[in-house]
Amino acid sequence: MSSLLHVRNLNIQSPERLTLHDVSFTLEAGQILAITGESGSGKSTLALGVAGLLPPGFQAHGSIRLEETELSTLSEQDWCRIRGKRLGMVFQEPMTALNPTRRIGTQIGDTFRLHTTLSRREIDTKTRTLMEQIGLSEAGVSERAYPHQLSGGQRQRVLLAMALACQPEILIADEFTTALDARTQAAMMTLVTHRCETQGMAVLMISHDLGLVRRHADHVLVMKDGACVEQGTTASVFDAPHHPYTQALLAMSLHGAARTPLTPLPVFTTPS
Ligand SMILES: Nc1ncnc2c1ncn2[C@@H]1O[C@H](COP(=O)(O)OP(=O)(O)OP(=O)(O)O)[C@@H](O)[C@H]1O
Repeated sequence: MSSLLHVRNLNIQSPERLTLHDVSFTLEAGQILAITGESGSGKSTLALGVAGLLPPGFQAHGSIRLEETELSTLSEQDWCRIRGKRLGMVFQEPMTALNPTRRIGTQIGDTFRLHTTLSRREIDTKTRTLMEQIGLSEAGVSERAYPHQLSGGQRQRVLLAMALACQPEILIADEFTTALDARTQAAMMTLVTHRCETQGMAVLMISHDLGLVRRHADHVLVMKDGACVEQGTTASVFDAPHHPYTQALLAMSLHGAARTPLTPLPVFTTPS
């Protein structure tokens, strides 16, 4: 396997405080790396930092390298060539991410128009294929539909289609299946894992759903208070967690599965 993404000593400063502390990890081709941790631990900030989409007033320091390209110093113009083409992204908010005034087929096609020199006919064919792959054709959804005519899960599938359109080397997926029913979630994960296996796409999967993480991730990085407390293969982190915070997180998840009341996570200090 070849290394695709190297994140080294990434620190992110929000207007108020240091939100991400010294996070480092590597993502290999074909690998699914899950970033997990409780709400507010900095998972989305990490995803936005890697995608160069931090909110105004946030500043990132450290190195984010996509193969030989250092992303942290890219101009916005260069970023636009990478996002959508080499780096696909799908986030949690399907309604705000789609343009409500444009048909979904047009919006999927826009990704090809922006990043490829395909003809109109080729774009139409590829859009139809993607609609089939994400299960929207089967569900009777037309390419001519507008976002408001789709369910939340269907809109999320459109976003996944747009993220996968140009066969990105890396998919950043932030809680993208969280609001979906189990069947739709499984269908979307099947599509993603198929791309990993057949095309070597790597995935940075942000999720607090430990069941999903265990089923699909190869590696796991556990975050607490903006820092990584533990990372390793999924088997090692789940079967023999080292950090007390990971142990507590996993124990809580098991309690959740047993439908017993949750107790608050104990406070752990982050190792310096
Ligand atoms: N736009 C913002 N302005 C200021 N602070 C922010 C902003 N977005 C996030 N934060 C802060 O950064 C910290 C990390 O938030 P982040 O959204 O990355 O956590 P998370 O682990 O993704 O949480 P969740 O699972 O709830 O989405 C939190 O303390 C949050 O309040």
